[in-house]
Amino acid sequence: MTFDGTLKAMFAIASRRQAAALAILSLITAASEGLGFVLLVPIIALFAGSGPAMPLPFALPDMPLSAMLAMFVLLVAVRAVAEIARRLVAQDLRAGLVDSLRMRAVKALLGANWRWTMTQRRGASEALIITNIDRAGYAAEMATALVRLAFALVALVAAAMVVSPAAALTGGAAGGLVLLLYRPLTRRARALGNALSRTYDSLHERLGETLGAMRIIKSLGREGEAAKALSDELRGLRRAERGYVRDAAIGHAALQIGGALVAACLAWLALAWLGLPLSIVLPLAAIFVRALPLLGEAQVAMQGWSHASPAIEDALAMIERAGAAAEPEAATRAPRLTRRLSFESVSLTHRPGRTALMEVSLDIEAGTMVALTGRSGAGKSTLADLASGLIGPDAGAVSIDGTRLDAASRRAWRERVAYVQQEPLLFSGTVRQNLLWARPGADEAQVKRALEEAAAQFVFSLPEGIDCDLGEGGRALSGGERQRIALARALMRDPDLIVLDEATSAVDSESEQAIAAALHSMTGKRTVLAIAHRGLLTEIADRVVRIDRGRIATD
Ligand SMILES: Nc1ncnc2c1ncn2[C@@H]1O[C@H](COP(=O)(O)OP(=O)(O)OP(=O)(O)O)[C@@H](O)[C@H]1O
Repeated sequence: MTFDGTLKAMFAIASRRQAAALAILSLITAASEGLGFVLLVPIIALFAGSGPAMPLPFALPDMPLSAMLAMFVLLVAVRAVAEIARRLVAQDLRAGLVDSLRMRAVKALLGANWRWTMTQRRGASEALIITNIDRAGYAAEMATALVRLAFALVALVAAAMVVSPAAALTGGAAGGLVLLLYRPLTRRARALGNALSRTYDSLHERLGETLGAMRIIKSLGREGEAAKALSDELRGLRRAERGYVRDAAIGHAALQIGGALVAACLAWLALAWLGLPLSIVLPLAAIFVRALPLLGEAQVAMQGWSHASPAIEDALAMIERAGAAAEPEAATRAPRLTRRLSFESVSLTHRPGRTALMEVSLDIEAGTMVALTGRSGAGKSTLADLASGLIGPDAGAVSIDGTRLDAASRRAWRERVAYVQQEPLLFSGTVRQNLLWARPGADEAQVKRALEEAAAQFVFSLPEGIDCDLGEGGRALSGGERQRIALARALMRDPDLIVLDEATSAVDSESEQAIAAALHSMTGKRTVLAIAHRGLLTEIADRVVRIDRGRIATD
């Protein structure tokens, strides 16, 4: 995306009202300042006791000094008040942009189809949503600063034009030249900004991996290596940041030297060549002294924008990619499973050249329990994902009671499916909060019924019963207890189909028995599809289906 393109995209996301208010307030602050400088001419002329020697393009107001001074103070006050409002609007615009980008990114990720989601790197998504979008906020701040500075500089040049067109044109041209000379630096800042985005991605990825693998790291004694890997990432980050600071410092120094040169030329032009009187030279000098730091700020803002705006482009690109993979709206009515769930010659390939499922045909009677077995990589999870409507097949169809699922009905079907994975995922909070998360607004009786159905009655004897706080991720409980609460949460939706992905493979035998008994008692009421290599679930299942290299094994 080009500089203008990104700027336009940013203001397109920002509220129009805020962008217009920002422009108007920037104009007011700039114009009041410019007018203040012009007013200095008659004021200084009055002090000097004579009018300016050069004709001015405006008639000097015939006002007493007190009125002119009062007008000067009024202009400063208008500027000060407008500046307060401008800052607040700029802050709102920045916050609005960050929140809007973040929510668009989160919604786009949540709305994307599962197959696309599986191909995404978590670290990159995290880095984008947390860090890069904050950088987008900084870019917005720099852009609003650029708007303010552009207005202010134009107003100063306009004021200088009124005071002395020749000097203003020379000064303006010199200022423009200085900004032009900055272009290589802003291009470099942009490249550094892109590099910084990549570095944040990999830092997040590395950090996520390290925190998730603490147990393994400790047990293998790899703490030193894990710390070193992170430290290498940090070094890369600091290198990218340092490059930016170095360029900014060089830019600043160049501006100071360039400014001194321009000042010397202007002084020579005004005094030796044009022979301007003090009432002209002093306001011009004041304008110049004011313009120089503004140019400095413009340089910092340009560089900051170039450096941070790739974050906006990254965010917009990701939102677009996720948007292209968006699922359609769910069908208004979810299909009900009362007779059978069927796979009709279903094929699916995740990666070219490796077919996960090949023309699989299978009927699962409603109200029965089917155990899926097979070697690792055989295609069990893929079949379970198809059954739960998370993904659709490349060929063939999945149907519920004879009705084929399409993209819209698949999404609606998910409302009737509960999924329990191997590692129970509980949220911080109480048992009740965890269960209500699946079905907000459910009453106490429903919560208790789900806990009973999932053989999680042990909850009732916890110190505060269903209001017992589970701590982070339910750490206070054993794996088997956590799994039974996870099953109860799944049952809160009163599902037609329960999919268990090796849900009992890591729990103690008491919990396994309790869960198996719970599932068994659902016979006739709910359909259960359980991925299980061995153990009780395969024993109590009405039917065991073995998958072998993407096909149903016939033994
Ligand atoms: N997101 C994915 N991207 C690429 N390939 C995938 C993806 N998910 C699964 N596969 C591949 O599809 C095949 C079937 O995988 P699947 O996870 O369904 O097998 P599984 O029987 O559930 O294995 P496991 O018991 O190890 O979980 C495997 O070859 C696997 O590598």
